[in-house]
Amino acid sequence: MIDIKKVHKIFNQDKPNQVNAVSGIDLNIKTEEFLVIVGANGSGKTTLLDMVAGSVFPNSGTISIDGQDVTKLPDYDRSKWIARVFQNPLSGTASDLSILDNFRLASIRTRKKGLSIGINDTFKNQVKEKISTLGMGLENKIEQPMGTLSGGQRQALTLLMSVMDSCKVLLLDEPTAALDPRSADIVMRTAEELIKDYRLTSILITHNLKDAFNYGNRIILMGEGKIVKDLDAQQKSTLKQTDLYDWFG
Ligand SMILES: Nc1ncnc2c1ncn2[C@@H]1O[C@H](COP(=O)(O)OP(=O)(O)OP(=O)(O)O)[C@@H](O)[C@H]1O
Repeated sequence: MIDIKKVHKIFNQDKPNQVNAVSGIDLNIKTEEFLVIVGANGSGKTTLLDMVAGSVFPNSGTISIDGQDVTKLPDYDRSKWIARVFQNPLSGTASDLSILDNFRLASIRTRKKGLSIGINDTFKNQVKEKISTLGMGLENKIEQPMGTLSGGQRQALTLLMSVMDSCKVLLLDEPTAALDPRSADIVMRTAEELIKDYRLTSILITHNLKDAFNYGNRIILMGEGKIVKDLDAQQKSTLKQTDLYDWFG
């Protein structure tokens, strides 16, 4: 599904502050795989995700999605496949718009310009029904501006919105880092359910080793721009949470 071959990313090449952020990564992520990436600060996790998303281009190597070479395709041209949730809950939604308007925008994200989608009752009811699955009571607040909600509520809604269109890949870049434990739990459980329901191929970057242990069916450890460990579903299922702590010494 996502095929990364011999990918390198060098920032500030040939300058005194050159950084080899990703150094020759080969990674094949299968359809419906839920890959968890862990690693110390600066090990290249976000750079790798940025290259999958198309917001950063590799210096060399290739990336293909669904058999199509997307190495030089910018992020907006990959949005038909890829949805991304960031660490900052404010980055996924528009504060001044209502919940309903945010969902409307999300639903037309990958459609052609000029196609107008009205907020009719059918759409409104669909949105309410989806939101009610979060169990946060937000289905009764859909006319409220997004800016009035908590970080956890916004992040859960961002996740729901990200699967409103026909995306196949969900990228989660420390989606719970800014949240309290209870909200973080709701967001991660929501993510897992959506990944299963929509049969998404997913990548989660996290520093939370409990989440790394509980979620996903494959885990890699990155160190200095390389993959240091790679455990498949079977190996991950026999992993103990303490083993993960040992990875970080
Ligand atoms: N735009 C950039 N310009 C220069 N250097 C960068 C840039 N983006 C990342 N880097 C550097 O590349 C290296 C890898 O960074 P990256 O953000 O991918 O690591 P990470 O594993 O996601 O770290 P963290 O866990 O702290 O988020 C770091 O040394 C970082 O400083």
